[in-house]
Amino acid sequence: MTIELVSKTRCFGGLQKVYKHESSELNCTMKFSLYEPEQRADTERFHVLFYLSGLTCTEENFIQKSGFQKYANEQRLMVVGPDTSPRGCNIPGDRDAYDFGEGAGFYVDATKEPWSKHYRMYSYVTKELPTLIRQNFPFISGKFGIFGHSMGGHGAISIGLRNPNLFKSISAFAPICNPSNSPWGRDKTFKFYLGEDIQDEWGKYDSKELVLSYAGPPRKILVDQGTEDDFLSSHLMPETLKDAATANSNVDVELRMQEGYNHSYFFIATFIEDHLKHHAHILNAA
Ligand SMILES: N[C@@H](CCC(=O)N[C@@H](CSC=O)C(=O)NCC(=O)O)C(=O)O
Repeated sequence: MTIELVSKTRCFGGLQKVYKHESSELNCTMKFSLYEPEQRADTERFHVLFYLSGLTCTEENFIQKSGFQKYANEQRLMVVGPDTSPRGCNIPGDRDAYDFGEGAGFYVDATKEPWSKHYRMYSYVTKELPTLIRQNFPFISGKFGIFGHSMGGHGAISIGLRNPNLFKSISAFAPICNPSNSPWGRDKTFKFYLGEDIQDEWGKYDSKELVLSYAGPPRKILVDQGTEDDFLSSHLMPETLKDAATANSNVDVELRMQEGYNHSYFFIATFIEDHLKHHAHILNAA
């Protein structure tokens, strides 16, 4: 797989890079960001953490607004941030709303036309991107970590739980915990990308349902949620995730309700250090 460097900027000792490549899963050109900590020895290799962004984001929002680079360098973590959907595919309706189509891939593999040829973010994040990172970067062989915000928090929890052999650590900021019952999933992305087969198709991507049914090795998921988040009760519903974890001793959800914080990157920047430490702790454990 060929990747092309788009930009390279020194930041907290390491390098914040952006790459582009032709994606075979998504059938379009995709960009992703990659932060490489300062190399302290020629042979140094790093654990890799995937960050999945929310609705309307590209690969740029997180690298410009969260301030994660300082902590990634301290924790010796390489951090990869894909774009949130295929781009430039010119599917009718893919640019009409902030929460559907471009910028709203929702980390699923669409099964319905006209979306199914391009909207395959689940396979992009679980197959194509890990392969590309393994082939091109100084990665410590083993498992990845995964985290994200809002739509990306839903992606991180659902992908992390479904792929325990690929992703060892999981955390989220303000995740959409029960997308089958959130307007963003129920009335838009799940409905049109996946169709009406709610039982079989929607459940595969619903974090609350996946926590309930999870039967793999024990997981500890860190979740931060602002109390002043406008989407909290209508779209995010973190209590559903907590209740599901109470019913399954294999999944420990540490839900931290953060007083006065909203849904923005100011909230993410405030707690980003804790998330990188959470991942470094789990990825470095034997
Ligand atoms: N109505 C807003 C909604 C967009 C929004 O809040 N996007 C969030 C993620 S929401 C869930 O996935 C985001 O991360 N925005 C990017 C940012 O840099 O803040 C709108 O104005 O579009």
